[in-house]
Amino acid sequence: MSGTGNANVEDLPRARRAVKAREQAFNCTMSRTPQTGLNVRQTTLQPPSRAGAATASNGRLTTATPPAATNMTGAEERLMVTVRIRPLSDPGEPTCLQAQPNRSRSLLFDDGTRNKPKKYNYDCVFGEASTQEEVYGIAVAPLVQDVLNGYNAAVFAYGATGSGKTHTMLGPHVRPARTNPGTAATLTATPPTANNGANDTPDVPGSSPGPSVVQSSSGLMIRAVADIFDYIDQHSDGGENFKISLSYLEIYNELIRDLLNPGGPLELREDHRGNQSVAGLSEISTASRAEVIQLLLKGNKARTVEPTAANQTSSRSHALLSITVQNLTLAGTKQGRLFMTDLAGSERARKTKNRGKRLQEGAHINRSLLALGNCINALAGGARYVNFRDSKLTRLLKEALSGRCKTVMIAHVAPETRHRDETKNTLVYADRANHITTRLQEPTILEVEAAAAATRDAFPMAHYQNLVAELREEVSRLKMKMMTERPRSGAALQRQQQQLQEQESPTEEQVKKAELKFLREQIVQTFKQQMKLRRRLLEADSHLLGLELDAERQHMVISHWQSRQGKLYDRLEEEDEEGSDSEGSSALRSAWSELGSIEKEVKRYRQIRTTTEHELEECRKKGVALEDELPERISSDEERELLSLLCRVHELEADKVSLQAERMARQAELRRRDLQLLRAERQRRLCEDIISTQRRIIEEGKVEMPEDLRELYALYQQEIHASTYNSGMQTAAGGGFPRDALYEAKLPPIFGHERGIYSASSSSGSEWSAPSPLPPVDSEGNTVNPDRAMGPLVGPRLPSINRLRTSYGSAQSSASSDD
Ligand SMILES: Nc1ncnc2c1ncn2[C@@H]1O[C@H](COP(=O)(O)OP(=O)(O)OP(=O)(O)O)[C@@H](O)[C@H]1O
Repeated sequence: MSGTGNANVEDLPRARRAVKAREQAFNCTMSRTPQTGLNVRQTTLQPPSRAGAATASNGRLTTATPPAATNMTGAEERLMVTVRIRPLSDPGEPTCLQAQPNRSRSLLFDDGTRNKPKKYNYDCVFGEASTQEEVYGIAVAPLVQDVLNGYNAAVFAYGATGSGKTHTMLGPHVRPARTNPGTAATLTATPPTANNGANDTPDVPGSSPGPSVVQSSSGLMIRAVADIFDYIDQHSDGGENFKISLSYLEIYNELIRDLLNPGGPLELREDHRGNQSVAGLSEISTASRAEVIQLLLKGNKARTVEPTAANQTSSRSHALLSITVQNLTLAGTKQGRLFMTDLAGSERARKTKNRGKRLQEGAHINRSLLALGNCINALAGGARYVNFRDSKLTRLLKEALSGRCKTVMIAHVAPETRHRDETKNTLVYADRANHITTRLQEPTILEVEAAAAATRDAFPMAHYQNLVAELREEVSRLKMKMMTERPRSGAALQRQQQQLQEQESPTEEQVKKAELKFLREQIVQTFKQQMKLRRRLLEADSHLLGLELDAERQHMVISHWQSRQGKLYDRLEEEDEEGSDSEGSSALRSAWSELGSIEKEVKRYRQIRTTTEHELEECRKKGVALEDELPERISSDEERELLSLLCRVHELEADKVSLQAERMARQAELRRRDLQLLRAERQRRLCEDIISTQRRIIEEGKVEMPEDLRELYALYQQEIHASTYNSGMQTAAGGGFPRDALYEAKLPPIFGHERGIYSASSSSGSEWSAPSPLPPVDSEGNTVNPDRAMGPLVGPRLPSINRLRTSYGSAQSSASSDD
């Protein structure tokens, strides 16, 4: 599986040295640079890795010539982590963050359990008085310059719900307004209040980057776009030819939606090199600054926003904006990409008081953020394997986090004491992220031809998507017309007049007819009621299934998280419950409490299901009684015909519902199997790690290999042979997997060991090139004495191996007694 971060175990000391050196360099920069207070025109604070990359003045790029990119390539780069503190919503409220000068490098956090507050260090801390311009100038402007130089860069806003992420990324004047469930959000102009932009510098003529699109309160996304266009305006005459395109998507409930061309969910694909791409996502090219801003606004409008108890306009999705800049030169096309991500806020079910759909959204949001936390922890700890696969968010951010990008994280915190837990979580996350080091890749240079082809390919996709959307609109408009504007024919009018006359002096036959009509209407109504209840049942079932799967996934993510902290998978102990200071324990507490909320929701829906079933049974009985009355009331063939048609319609409706139910059950089953596979895969990897480690201990400690363990290794080796052999057969038969899938399907050698004497390929025909220290097989197929391969048998026996043998023995005997 692909996706290992650059900071692997071997690199770690080097990475740490690099971090240290970088920190020293940073301190030098800091000491040379006088603090400028709130004077944003003098924004000189630069993280060392970006010193010289761009000079941010007034929040704008002022570099006339892009700096040489060579000194950046291949260099170790620390993920830049900044923290922004949102202003107090009520100035009188107690706060858990102690005031520090704006744009300092540390903050003091009172977690409520210690005598003195804890100090956290970051690349930059933006205080409550910070402006959008400052944040842009320090955190994003240098990245924009890198993108123009052909690098990829990413900035993501992280933090709890209501901590100010959307404010930073979009700004207050483009906030989506609250929506009713199921309707699209609309953008409203939010007048600046004490809490939304009052701290920003007022607009000064000529000070805003780009004509009229950027205001003092504008968010980072608009500022970045304006800056890119400014640069292009300045450089297009000098023989450079730029092309800009953008895509904008959201991940809502683990489904990807195109925000520039909203429609059904899109598929996330991975190529054989582990690169992620979203199939069918529109990539819109434009040469106009105004058009880009319009597209951005359109995308924000389409974003899923709902009010929660914690935030009136809470973003319920993660939004990812990607701006691609291609610089077409004679040598080829230099391509840089800027990813800007506004993450949905982590939240606590108890605080947000969410239920039903909101609760499920919250669970998805928290799970993906927990998965992101797992990746950050793994990367920061220099893990060899980083699991980006737990959520779509981490798959999409893989590039940003694993080193192919210059990345800036802007962690957002709320200063109020009532948000202490969330603030602590964010600070700990950010602190971990501070340790991630990555290695930059060469700038992307595309061939001129390839770039042209990409442009050609991109066009029809967007074109057809628009066409389909327009056609759909047309069809629904026509349907509405048919229902509301169908003209009455002359014959229908005549019949209506006749009925009116007859009502004045009804005959016996007419009375019967009226009764039958009444009966029929009652049957239809009962049927409709039945269908409504059936649908409710179906929805309850579907919701229950979703919740159960959510719970299962939640268990998985928590177990992964806990295992990284060396804890057994279990609910938190009593002493962990309150006031525990262990790193990440409050994240775990909230994950567990969310799981509790999901379980409560499951109970509630089970109750709804039981009640609905009961109502359905009653309704069904009523329907049967009404239908029993029918035969004696039917007097003509015409009525019989009508009723049989009615029955047919009912049957078809019922079939439809049962088909829907069947499909739903199948989908759920597939999802469940996916989960099981994921879990099995994770267990398999763990087992392999355990085996490799034990093997290494045995070899390095020169411990005598116990007989039964040797047999187990031999079995394992055979398993490798068998899977290699089977995969080979499949390929030979022509119906097998593609080459890379085949490679993935094979079991790895027990231990990829440099000084190994035997190579798996020589002993087994396996294509593993890493030498294996396994008991080798000689040319006749007999096992060679493995002690020779492992060196002389000396040294103490490791107790852990003996324990392993004992536990294996007891497991075997209990397994055989089970048999
Ligand atoms: N730096 C700031 N200056 C002024 N007001 C701010 C600032 N940051 C946030 N706010 C205000 O705080 C409120 C919450 O901010 P916002 O909606 O951006 O939070 P969020 O983190 O995006 O929340 P969610 O995750 O729920 O979407 C808004 O009213 C916003 O205007």
